[in-house]
Amino acid sequence: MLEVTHLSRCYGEFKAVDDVSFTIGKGEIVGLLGHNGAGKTTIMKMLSGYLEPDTGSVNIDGIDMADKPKTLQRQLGYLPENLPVYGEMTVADYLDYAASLKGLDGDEKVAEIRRAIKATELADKLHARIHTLSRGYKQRVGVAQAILGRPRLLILDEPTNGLDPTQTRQMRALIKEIAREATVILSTHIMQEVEALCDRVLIIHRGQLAVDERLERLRNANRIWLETSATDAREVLGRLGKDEGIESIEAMAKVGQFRIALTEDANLRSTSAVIARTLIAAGGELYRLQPEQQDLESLFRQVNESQAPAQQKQQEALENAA
Ligand SMILES: Nc1ncnc2c1ncn2[C@@H]1O[C@H](COP(=O)(O)OP(=O)(O)OP(=O)(O)O)[C@@H](O)[C@H]1O
Repeated sequence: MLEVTHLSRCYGEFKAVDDVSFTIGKGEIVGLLGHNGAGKTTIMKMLSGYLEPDTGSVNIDGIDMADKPKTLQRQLGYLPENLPVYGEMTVADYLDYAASLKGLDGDEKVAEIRRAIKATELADKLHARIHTLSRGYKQRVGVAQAILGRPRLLILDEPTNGLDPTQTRQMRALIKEIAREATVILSTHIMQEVEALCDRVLIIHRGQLAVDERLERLRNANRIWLETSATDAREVLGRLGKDEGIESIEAMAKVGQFRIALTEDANLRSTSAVIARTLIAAGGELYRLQPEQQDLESLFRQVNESQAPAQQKQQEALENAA
């Protein structure tokens, strides 16, 4: 459905997006997570065709954004970070205008506007001017224009930004509803948002794609932490492999500590049992054998603690020069 290949974009000397590639299948809800300034908005602007990449390509259902931007823009819905700026327009006029921009007309246009109003529960506000609306309602107007024309791909930049908890809940329910028919990519820095909504997370760190992981896989324990007297445990356990559910064994800095990565289809109990049996048979003592679950928050912390010195230095130099 969406194929992003080696996407890069600079602002002046600063590389805001650096060689990002990923694909998103039909019907997925994917969260783009990253700290402030990580490059999420820049990526979304390129996905929606509003910003040209310096290098790389965005391809939707086999069509390249660089070749047919207008055709693709009509098939996608985009909620930009900054909401519609036509504050003097009424909600009804604005949606009519947005529908025309998407190439809708006649009965189809009327039906689509009605559908978007219903989905976003905007009927009470149709004749209100947009600048008089609360943040939550403005956000709904933004989503309403994004879903006009039943886009197959919906790009939402921080859809719950500034919403109160009730509005946030409603917005998340709306996104789930929309995702029944469309592929959704949304950016946020709220981890609970990704956990509540998404099938998959992409973590962007200083312009680069640092993690591409399914949430389901994160929820499953996929590693075992081992502490043993057998300092040669890697060799002892080296006989075991994928058949026993072991992907790799990493020795930690402290002697006798190991981290064992499991295969995707490993059975935690039987793999743990075989590790314990093998070590004890080799004369080792077992001090700790513990499943390790990686939650999104710790993964995010790990990514942000890791260094990307070249880009950090580049940003610092640019900030100092400014
Ligand atoms: N028009 C611009 N000119 C110069 N630099 C820019 C411009 N837009 C963004 N940047 C810089 O590019 C980097 C990435 O910005 P971007 O808005 O894509 O990040 P983000 O992940 O969406 O951040 P946030 O979570 O704060 O919205 C930042 O360092 C930002 O300062």
